[in-house]
Amino acid sequence: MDELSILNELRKYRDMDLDYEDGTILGSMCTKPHPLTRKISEMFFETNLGDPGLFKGTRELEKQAISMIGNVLGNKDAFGYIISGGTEANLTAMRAFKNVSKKSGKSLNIIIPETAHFSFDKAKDIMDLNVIRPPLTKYFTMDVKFIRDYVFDNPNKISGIVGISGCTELGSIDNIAELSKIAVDNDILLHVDAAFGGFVIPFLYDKYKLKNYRYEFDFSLEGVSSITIDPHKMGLAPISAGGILFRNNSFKKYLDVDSPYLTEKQQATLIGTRSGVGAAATWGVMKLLGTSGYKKIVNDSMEKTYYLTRKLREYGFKTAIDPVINIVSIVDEHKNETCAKLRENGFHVSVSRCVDALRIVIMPHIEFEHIDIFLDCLSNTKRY
Ligand SMILES: CC1=C(O)/C(=C\N=C/Cc2ccc(O)cc2)C(COP(=O)(O)O)=CN1
Repeated sequence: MDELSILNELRKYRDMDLDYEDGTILGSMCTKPHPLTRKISEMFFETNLGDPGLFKGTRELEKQAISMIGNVLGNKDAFGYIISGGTEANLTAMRAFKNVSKKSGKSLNIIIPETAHFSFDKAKDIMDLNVIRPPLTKYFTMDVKFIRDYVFDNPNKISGIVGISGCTELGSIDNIAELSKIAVDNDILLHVDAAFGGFVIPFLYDKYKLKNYRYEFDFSLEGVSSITIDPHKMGLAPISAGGILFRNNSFKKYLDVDSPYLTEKQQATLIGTRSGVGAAATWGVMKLLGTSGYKKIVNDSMEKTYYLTRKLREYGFKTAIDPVINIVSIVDEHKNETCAKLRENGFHVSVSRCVDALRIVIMPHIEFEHIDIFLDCLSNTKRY
Protein backbone atom coordinates (compact mmCIF):
# COMPACT_ATOMS: atom_id res chain seq x y z
CA MET A 1 0.00 0.00 0.00
CA ASP A 2 1.29 3.52 -0.67
CA GLU A 3 1.00 6.28 1.95
CA LEU A 4 -2.17 7.81 0.50
CA SER A 5 -4.05 4.51 0.47
CA ILE A 6 -2.84 3.79 4.03
CA LEU A 7 -4.18 7.15 5.17
CA ASN A 8 -7.46 6.60 3.32
CA GLU A 9 -7.81 3.18 4.96
CA LEU A 10 -7.06 4.63 8.38
CA ARG A 11 -9.65 7.37 7.82
CA LYS A 12 -12.32 4.68 7.47
CA TYR A 13 -11.50 3.43 10.98
CA ARG A 14 -11.19 6.91 12.49
CA ASP A 15 -14.64 7.76 11.10
CA MET A 16 -16.06 4.90 13.20
CA ASP A 17 -15.01 6.79 16.36
CA LEU A 18 -17.36 9.13 18.21
CA ASP A 19 -16.68 12.87 18.13
CA TYR A 20 -16.71 14.95 21.31
CA GLU A 21 -18.28 17.86 19.38
CA ASP A 22 -21.46 15.82 18.74
CA GLY A 23 -22.30 16.30 22.43
CA THR A 24 -23.27 12.66 22.84
CA ILE A 25 -20.25 11.64 24.96
CA LEU A 26 -21.61 12.24 28.46
CA GLY A 27 -19.62 9.75 30.53
CA SER A 28 -16.06 10.70 29.69
CA MET A 29 -13.57 12.54 31.90
CA CYS A 30 -11.54 13.42 28.82
CA THR A 31 -12.50 16.00 26.24
CA LYS A 32 -11.31 17.59 22.99
CA PRO A 33 -7.78 18.82 23.78
CA HIS A 34 -7.07 22.53 23.31
CA PRO A 35 -6.29 23.19 19.58
CA LEU A 36 -2.84 24.56 20.47
CA THR A 37 -1.81 21.11 21.66
CA ARG A 38 -2.14 19.70 18.14
CA LYS A 39 0.77 21.87 16.99
CA ILE A 40 2.70 21.02 20.18
CA SER A 41 2.14 17.30 19.57
CA GLU A 42 3.61 17.64 16.09
CA MET A 43 6.61 19.54 17.46
CA PHE A 44 7.39 16.99 20.19
CA PHE A 45 6.13 13.80 18.63
CA GLU A 46 9.58 12.16 18.43
CA THR A 47 10.77 13.09 21.93
CA ASN A 48 11.43 10.46 24.61
CA LEU A 49 11.48 11.46 28.27
CA GLY A 50 12.53 7.89 29.03
CA ASP A 51 16.03 8.95 27.98
CA PRO A 52 15.97 12.59 29.07
CA GLY A 53 19.66 13.27 28.46
CA LEU A 54 18.85 13.19 24.75
CA PHE A 55 15.89 15.57 25.13
CA LYS A 56 17.11 18.14 27.65
CA GLY A 57 14.67 20.79 26.42
CA THR A 58 11.67 18.51 26.80
CA ARG A 59 12.87 17.40 30.24
CA GLU A 60 13.12 21.08 31.24
CA LEU A 61 9.54 21.61 30.05
CA GLU A 62 8.40 18.67 32.20
CA LYS A 63 10.10 20.20 35.25
CA GLN A 64 8.47 23.56 34.52
CA ALA A 65 5.07 21.94 33.97
CA ILE A 66 5.38 20.21 37.36
CA SER A 67 6.36 23.53 38.91
CA MET A 68 3.34 25.24 37.30
CA ILE A 69 1.01 22.54 38.61
CA GLY A 70 2.80 22.71 41.96
CA ASN A 71 1.98 26.42 42.12
CA VAL A 72 -1.70 25.61 41.53
CA LEU A 73 -1.43 23.11 44.40
CA GLY A 74 0.28 25.44 46.87
CA ASN A 75 3.78 24.02 46.55
CA LYS A 76 6.50 25.62 44.43
CA ASP A 77 8.99 22.86 45.46
CA ALA A 78 6.85 20.01 44.18
CA PHE A 79 8.65 17.08 42.60
CA GLY A 80 7.02 14.81 40.06
CA TYR A 81 6.37 13.74 36.49
CA ILE A 82 3.92 14.15 33.64
CA ILE A 83 3.16 10.49 32.94
CA SER A 84 0.64 8.26 31.17
CA GLY A 85 -2.35 9.05 33.34
CA GLY A 86 -4.01 8.89 36.71
CA THR A 87 -3.58 5.14 36.92
CA GLU A 88 0.21 5.36 36.61
CA ALA A 89 0.19 8.29 39.01
CA ASN A 90 -1.73 6.35 41.67
CA LEU A 91 0.44 3.26 41.16
CA THR A 92 3.51 5.48 41.60
CA ALA A 93 2.16 6.94 44.83
CA MET A 94 1.40 3.46 46.18
CA ARG A 95 4.88 2.32 45.13
CA ALA A 96 6.36 5.18 47.15
CA PHE A 97 4.08 4.29 50.10
CA LYS A 98 5.28 0.69 49.92
CA ASN A 99 8.98 1.62 49.87
CA VAL A 100 8.65 4.22 52.64
CA SER A 101 6.77 1.68 54.78
CA LYS A 102 9.41 -0.96 54.11
CA LYS A 103 12.10 1.46 55.33
CA SER A 104 10.11 2.41 58.46
CA GLY A 105 9.25 -1.21 59.16
CA LYS A 106 5.49 -0.52 59.00
CA SER A 107 3.13 -3.10 57.53
CA LEU A 108 1.49 -2.09 54.26
CA ASN A 109 -1.97 -1.29 55.66
CA ILE A 110 -3.55 1.50 53.64
CA ILE A 111 -6.87 3.21 54.17
CA ILE A 112 -8.57 3.60 50.76
CA PRO A 113 -12.24 4.55 50.28
CA GLU A 114 -14.76 2.46 48.35
CA THR A 115 -15.22 5.54 46.17
CA ALA A 116 -11.62 5.18 44.93
CA HIS A 117 -10.91 4.64 41.25
CA PHE A 118 -10.21 1.04 40.22
CA SER A 119 -6.55 1.94 39.61
CA PHE A 120 -6.14 1.27 43.34
CA ASP A 121 -7.41 -2.29 42.77
CA LYS A 122 -4.52 -2.68 40.33
CA ALA A 123 -2.13 -1.22 42.91
CA LYS A 124 -3.42 -3.67 45.55
CA ASP A 125 -2.95 -6.54 43.11
CA ILE A 126 0.59 -5.55 42.09
CA MET A 127 1.88 -4.50 45.52
CA ASP A 128 -0.13 -6.76 47.86
CA LEU A 129 -1.55 -3.78 49.70
CA ASN A 130 -3.73 -4.54 52.71
CA VAL A 131 -6.65 -2.20 52.09
CA ILE A 132 -8.91 -0.92 54.87
CA ARG A 133 -12.25 0.51 53.69
CA PRO A 134 -13.77 3.00 56.13
CA PRO A 135 -17.54 3.57 56.22
CA LEU A 136 -18.85 6.36 53.99
CA THR A 137 -20.99 9.31 55.05
CA LYS A 138 -24.23 10.13 53.22
CA TYR A 139 -22.14 12.55 51.14
CA PHE A 140 -20.01 9.65 49.86
CA THR A 141 -16.94 10.77 51.79
CA MET A 142 -14.92 8.71 54.24
CA ASP A 143 -15.99 8.81 57.89
CA VAL A 144 -13.01 10.67 59.35
CA LYS A 145 -14.03 9.95 62.96
CA PHE A 146 -13.83 6.22 62.15
CA ILE A 147 -10.38 6.76 60.62
CA ARG A 148 -9.08 8.78 63.59
CA ASP A 149 -10.32 6.09 66.03
CA TYR A 150 -9.03 3.23 63.84
CA VAL A 151 -5.55 4.78 63.61
CA PHE A 152 -5.57 5.42 67.38
CA ASP A 153 -6.60 1.80 68.10
CA ASN A 154 -3.90 0.45 65.75
CA PRO A 155 -0.81 2.51 66.56
CA ASN A 156 2.02 2.27 64.00
CA LYS A 157 -0.03 -0.16 61.94
CA ILE A 158 -1.30 2.20 59.22
CA SER A 159 1.29 3.31 56.67
CA GLY A 160 -0.91 5.40 54.41
CA ILE A 161 -4.25 6.98 53.66
CA VAL A 162 -5.71 7.75 50.24
CA GLY A 163 -8.23 10.58 49.96
CA ILE A 164 -10.18 11.38 46.81
CA SER A 165 -10.75 14.95 45.66
CA GLY A 166 -13.48 14.55 43.07
CA CYS A 167 -14.30 10.84 43.01
CA THR A 168 -14.84 9.21 39.64
CA GLU A 169 -18.44 8.18 40.07
CA LEU A 170 -20.07 11.04 41.96
CA GLY A 171 -17.45 13.80 42.26
CA SER A 172 -17.53 13.77 46.05
CA ILE A 173 -14.54 15.28 47.88
CA ASP A 174 -13.09 13.60 50.97
CA ASN A 175 -12.29 15.72 54.04
CA ILE A 176 -8.60 16.05 53.20
CA ALA A 177 -8.09 18.77 55.82
CA GLU A 178 -9.09 16.32 58.59
CA LEU A 179 -7.15 13.44 56.99
CA SER A 180 -4.11 15.72 56.89
CA LYS A 181 -4.32 16.29 60.66
CA ILE A 182 -4.59 12.54 61.24
CA ALA A 183 -1.60 11.95 58.94
CA VAL A 184 0.55 14.52 60.77
CA ASP A 185 -0.50 13.35 64.26
CA ASN A 186 0.35 9.73 63.43
CA ASP A 187 3.27 10.08 60.98
CA ILE A 188 1.22 8.56 58.14
CA LEU A 189 1.56 9.29 54.41
CA LEU A 190 -1.47 10.88 52.74
CA HIS A 191 -2.03 10.59 48.98
CA VAL A 192 -4.74 12.68 47.35
CA ASP A 193 -6.24 11.39 44.14
CA ALA A 194 -7.28 14.60 42.38
CA ALA A 195 -6.91 13.07 38.91
CA PHE A 196 -10.13 14.77 37.87
CA GLY A 197 -10.70 17.33 40.64
CA GLY A 198 -7.19 18.78 40.48
CA PHE A 199 -7.99 20.94 37.46
CA VAL A 200 -11.48 21.74 38.77
CA ILE A 201 -11.46 22.54 42.49
CA PRO A 202 -8.70 25.22 42.52
CA PHE A 203 -10.69 27.18 39.91
CA LEU A 204 -14.20 26.68 41.32
CA TYR A 205 -16.19 29.82 42.19
CA ASP A 206 -17.39 29.89 45.82
CA LYS A 207 -21.02 29.98 44.67
CA TYR A 208 -20.66 26.36 43.52
CA LYS A 209 -19.12 25.16 46.81
CA LEU A 210 -21.49 23.12 49.01
CA LYS A 211 -21.46 23.50 52.79
CA ASN A 212 -21.30 19.72 53.35
CA TYR A 213 -17.80 19.42 51.92
CA ARG A 214 -14.31 20.69 52.77
CA TYR A 215 -12.65 21.72 49.47
CA GLU A 216 -9.04 22.14 50.63
CA PHE A 217 -6.96 19.24 49.29
CA ASP A 218 -3.51 20.43 48.23
CA PHE A 219 0.01 20.74 49.63
CA SER A 220 -1.00 23.75 51.74
CA LEU A 221 -2.25 21.00 54.09
CA GLU A 222 0.85 19.82 55.97
CA GLY A 223 -0.08 16.15 55.92
CA VAL A 224 -0.46 15.79 52.15
CA SER A 225 2.56 13.92 50.77
CA SER A 226 1.48 13.30 47.16
CA ILE A 227 -1.22 14.28 44.67
CA THR A 228 -2.45 12.78 41.40
CA ILE A 229 -3.68 15.47 38.99
CA ASP A 230 -4.30 14.77 35.30
CA PRO A 231 -3.80 17.45 32.63
CA HIS A 232 -5.54 15.15 30.11
CA LYS A 233 -8.86 15.49 31.89
CA MET A 234 -10.05 19.03 32.73
CA GLY A 235 -6.57 20.38 31.97
CA LEU A 236 -7.35 20.14 28.23
CA ALA A 237 -4.06 18.45 27.38
CA PRO A 238 -4.09 15.53 24.93
CA ILE A 239 -3.86 11.90 26.09
CA SER A 240 -1.46 10.81 27.58
CA ALA A 241 -0.86 13.44 30.26
CA GLY A 242 -1.26 12.33 33.84
CA GLY A 243 0.47 13.99 36.75
CA ILE A 244 2.07 12.72 39.94
CA LEU A 245 3.43 15.32 42.37
CA PHE A 246 5.20 14.76 45.67
CA ARG A 247 5.75 17.37 48.37
CA ASN A 248 9.49 17.41 47.57
CA ASN A 249 12.17 15.37 45.85
CA SER A 250 13.02 13.39 48.98
CA PHE A 251 10.51 10.84 47.61
CA LYS A 252 12.62 10.22 44.51
CA LYS A 253 14.88 7.72 46.28
CA TYR A 254 11.80 5.56 46.95
CA LEU A 255 11.08 5.40 43.21
CA ASP A 256 14.50 5.28 41.53
CA VAL A 257 15.95 2.15 40.00
CA ASP A 258 19.33 2.01 38.30
CA SER A 259 19.11 2.59 34.55
CA PRO A 260 22.70 1.95 33.47
CA TYR A 261 22.33 2.25 29.71
CA LEU A 262 20.32 5.50 29.74
CA THR A 263 21.61 9.07 29.75
CA GLU A 264 20.35 9.37 33.34
CA LYS A 265 21.67 6.69 35.68
CA GLN A 266 18.41 6.27 37.58
CA GLN A 267 14.78 6.15 36.47
CA ALA A 268 11.84 6.75 38.77
CA THR A 269 8.81 6.40 36.47
CA LEU A 270 7.00 3.09 35.99
CA ILE A 271 6.90 3.56 32.23
CA GLY A 272 10.32 3.64 30.59
CA THR A 273 10.12 5.00 27.08
CA ARG A 274 7.58 7.78 27.20
CA SER A 275 6.68 10.58 24.80
CA GLY A 276 7.38 14.18 25.80
CA VAL A 277 4.17 15.37 24.09
CA GLY A 278 2.16 15.24 27.33
CA ALA A 279 4.67 17.37 29.21
CA ALA A 280 5.09 19.92 26.42
CA ALA A 281 1.35 20.14 25.80
CA THR A 282 0.67 20.59 29.52
CA TRP A 283 3.26 23.38 29.64
CA GLY A 284 1.74 25.06 26.58
CA VAL A 285 -1.94 24.85 27.52
CA MET A 286 -1.27 26.00 31.10
CA LYS A 287 0.78 28.96 29.83
CA LEU A 288 -1.99 29.84 27.37
CA LEU A 289 -5.03 29.45 29.64
CA GLY A 290 -3.58 30.52 32.99
CA THR A 291 -5.81 30.79 36.07
CA SER A 292 -8.45 32.92 34.35
CA GLY A 293 -8.70 30.48 31.45
CA TYR A 294 -9.22 27.48 33.69
CA LYS A 295 -11.69 29.42 35.85
CA LYS A 296 -13.81 30.15 32.76
CA ILE A 297 -13.71 26.50 31.62
CA VAL A 298 -14.57 25.11 35.07
CA ASN A 299 -17.34 27.53 35.92
CA ASP A 300 -18.92 27.31 32.46
CA SER A 301 -19.06 23.54 33.05
CA MET A 302 -20.58 24.11 36.49
CA GLU A 303 -23.22 26.43 35.00
CA LYS A 304 -24.20 23.63 32.59
CA THR A 305 -24.09 21.11 35.47
CA TYR A 306 -26.54 23.22 37.46
CA TYR A 307 -28.70 23.69 34.36
CA LEU A 308 -28.88 19.92 33.83
CA THR A 309 -29.66 19.33 37.52
CA ARG A 310 -32.44 21.98 37.47
CA LYS A 311 -34.01 20.56 34.29
CA LEU A 312 -33.77 16.97 35.60
CA ARG A 313 -35.81 17.95 38.64
CA GLU A 314 -38.40 19.64 36.36
CA TYR A 315 -38.67 16.29 34.52
CA GLY A 316 -39.17 14.55 37.88
CA PHE A 317 -35.72 12.93 38.14
CA LYS A 318 -33.59 12.93 41.31
CA THR A 319 -29.81 13.14 41.76
CA ALA A 320 -27.98 10.85 44.21
CA ILE A 321 -26.13 13.86 45.64
CA ASP A 322 -26.10 17.57 44.85
CA PRO A 323 -23.35 18.12 42.26
CA VAL A 324 -20.05 18.82 44.00
CA ILE A 325 -18.14 19.33 40.76
CA ASN A 326 -19.19 18.86 37.09
CA ILE A 327 -20.57 15.35 37.62
CA VAL A 328 -24.32 14.57 37.86
CA SER A 329 -25.67 11.26 39.21
CA ILE A 330 -29.25 10.57 38.08
CA VAL A 331 -31.00 8.09 40.42
CA ASP A 332 -32.20 5.10 38.37
CA GLU A 333 -32.85 1.64 39.78
CA HIS A 334 -32.74 0.31 36.20
CA LYS A 335 -29.49 2.11 35.45
CA ASN A 336 -28.02 -0.56 33.16
CA GLU A 337 -31.14 -0.89 31.02
CA THR A 338 -31.51 2.88 30.77
CA CYS A 339 -27.83 3.24 29.89
CA ALA A 340 -28.23 0.66 27.11
CA LYS A 341 -31.35 2.37 25.71
CA LEU A 342 -29.65 5.76 25.77
CA ARG A 343 -26.69 4.24 23.94
CA GLU A 344 -29.08 2.82 21.30
CA ASN A 345 -30.29 6.40 20.87
CA GLY A 346 -26.74 7.69 20.53
CA PHE A 347 -26.06 8.99 24.05
CA HIS A 348 -23.05 7.60 25.90
CA VAL A 349 -23.57 7.93 29.63
CA SER A 350 -22.07 5.65 32.28
CA VAL A 351 -23.39 4.12 35.48
CA SER A 352 -22.28 4.40 39.08
CA ARG A 353 -21.13 1.37 41.09
CA CYS A 354 -21.74 2.75 44.57
CA VAL A 355 -25.31 3.94 43.92
CA ASP A 356 -28.05 3.01 41.45
CA ALA A 357 -27.56 5.99 39.20
CA LEU A 358 -26.62 7.10 35.72
CA ARG A 359 -23.38 9.09 35.68
CA ILE A 360 -23.05 12.24 33.57
CA VAL A 361 -19.81 14.23 33.33
CA ILE A 362 -20.29 17.75 32.00
CA MET A 363 -17.01 18.21 30.15
CA PRO A 364 -16.24 21.39 28.12
CA HIS A 365 -17.45 19.70 24.92
CA ILE A 366 -21.03 19.58 26.28
CA GLU A 367 -23.19 22.57 25.31
CA PHE A 368 -26.60 23.61 26.64
CA GLU A 369 -28.34 22.40 23.48
CA HIS A 370 -26.74 18.99 23.93
CA ILE A 371 -28.23 18.85 27.43
CA ASP A 372 -31.71 19.71 26.11
CA ILE A 373 -31.55 16.98 23.45
CA PHE A 374 -30.26 14.48 26.03
CA LEU A 375 -33.06 15.31 28.47
CA ASP A 376 -35.71 14.73 25.80
CA CYS A 377 -34.10 11.39 24.98
CA LEU A 378 -33.87 10.39 28.65
CA SER A 379 -37.48 11.40 29.30
CA ASN A 380 -38.69 9.35 26.29
CA THR A 381 -36.53 6.41 27.38
CA LYS A 382 -38.05 6.39 30.85
CA ARG A 383 -41.62 6.94 29.64
CA TYR A 384 -42.05 3.40 28.26
C1 LIG B 1 -10.32 9.91 40.49
C2 LIG B 1 -9.63 9.17 39.36
C3 LIG B 1 -10.24 9.02 38.11
O1 LIG B 1 -11.48 9.53 37.90
C4 LIG B 1 -9.52 8.33 37.08
C5 LIG B 1 -10.04 8.13 35.78
N1 LIG B 1 -11.31 8.56 35.47
C6 LIG B 1 -11.86 8.47 34.32
C7 LIG B 1 -11.13 8.03 33.09
C8 LIG B 1 -11.95 8.09 31.85
C9 LIG B 1 -11.54 8.92 30.84
C10 LIG B 1 -12.26 8.96 29.63
C11 LIG B 1 -13.39 8.13 29.48
O2 LIG B 1 -14.08 8.16 28.30
C12 LIG B 1 -13.79 7.30 30.51
C13 LIG B 1 -13.06 7.28 31.70
C14 LIG B 1 -8.23 7.81 37.38
C15 LIG B 1 -7.42 7.05 36.34
O3 LIG B 1 -7.00 7.95 35.35
P1 LIG B 1 -6.53 7.41 33.92
O4 LIG B 1 -5.52 6.33 34.16
O5 LIG B 1 -5.92 8.64 33.25
O6 LIG B 1 -7.76 6.90 33.22
C16 LIG B 1 -7.69 7.99 38.63
N2 LIG B 1 -8.39 8.65 39.59
